[in-house]
Amino acid sequence: MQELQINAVSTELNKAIQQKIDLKTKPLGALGMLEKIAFKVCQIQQTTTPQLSKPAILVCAGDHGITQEKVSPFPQEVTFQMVMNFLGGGAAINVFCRQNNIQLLVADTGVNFDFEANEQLLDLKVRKGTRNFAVEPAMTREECQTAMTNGAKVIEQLHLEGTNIVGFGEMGIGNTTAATALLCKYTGISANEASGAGTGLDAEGILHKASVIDKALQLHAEISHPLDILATFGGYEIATICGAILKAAELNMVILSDGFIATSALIAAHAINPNVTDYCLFAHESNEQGHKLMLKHLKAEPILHLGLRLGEGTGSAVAYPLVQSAVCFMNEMSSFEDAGVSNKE
Ligand SMILES: O=C(O)c1ccc[n+]([C@@H]2O[C@H](COP(=O)([O-])O)[C@@H](O)[C@H]2O)c1
Ligand SMILES: Cc1cc2nc[nH]c2cc1C
Repeated sequence: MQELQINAVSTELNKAIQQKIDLKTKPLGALGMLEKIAFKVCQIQQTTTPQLSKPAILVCAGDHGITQEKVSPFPQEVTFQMVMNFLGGGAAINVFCRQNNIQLLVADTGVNFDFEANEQLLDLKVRKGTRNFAVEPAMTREECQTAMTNGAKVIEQLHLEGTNIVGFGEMGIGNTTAATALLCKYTGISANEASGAGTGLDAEGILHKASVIDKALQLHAEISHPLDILATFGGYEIATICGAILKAAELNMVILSDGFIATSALIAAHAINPNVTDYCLFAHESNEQGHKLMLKHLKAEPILHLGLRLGEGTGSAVAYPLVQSAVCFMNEMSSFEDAGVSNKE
């Protein structure tokens, strides 16, 4: 992937943005989190009159060699079966995108299945699944960079078409194990602390998953470059999302960060360029054990606490109307002066 120019967002308008929020007809801070969202969107767009245009969610699917270690209760074929479900319009993400008029893009980034050509499916396949990172690196550095570039290209196209807010979803049996290993390696948190149920492991299953991750961390202990960490423990869908996030930040788009796996891609992006989180809203806090730790690492405040643990970008899709509400109040709500309402003395 080419060198990126991701600037920290300018603080030049901060005062004007906050003043506009504070002069709306409400007690100071009374719109709570909506005020923080409005502030962030204004800051990203460098305006006091923010606009949301052509929202899109990119769902990336990929398979994982680590499933050979029995770290997921579901079989690998669920990945391609769920891609077919996305294409058929019947998955949760389809429903929420339709509900909220969000464009949904579905990409095969590395599914272990030969799909028939379908114009609804972006073919970004790098390989039919990663290698088993308990034995060897999941991806080569080149494969990882190819996936990142693929993600960046999708974002460039969306930006050309006028999208200025984007969310990311994923589908990949086994990918909570990859995301957990990334969390551990990038932050130093232990596998025991970071490992959770994924799609529904019991307590014994979680202990086994943690021990697989722990051994893999020891096997690859010498890896330290952020890109090598992503290649070693990540997945094609995670690398594609990581490249897409970096490009979206470069293009000053609002990024809706999602659940556990999508946030692992953000943690990788943040390790590559820490300015990237300046462009992020955090849609929700997932029920997956380690997500809280990820959000803490990124100093992030999630919009929703719904107990979701599905992935697919569902948190971003359901949080989007709240971002709309934030932008609407900023543009449409009267100030004390406009409405002739007395402000506090
Ligand atoms: O987004 C989340 O927070 C989340 C938490 C747990 C599981 N998932 C989804 O579950 C799948 C991976 O779970 P697993 O148990 O196979 O590692 C994958 O398709 C994810 O989209 C997603
Ligand atoms: C059925 C199913 C749907 C999913 N969507 C995202 N991850 C998933 C995992 C499973 C198992």
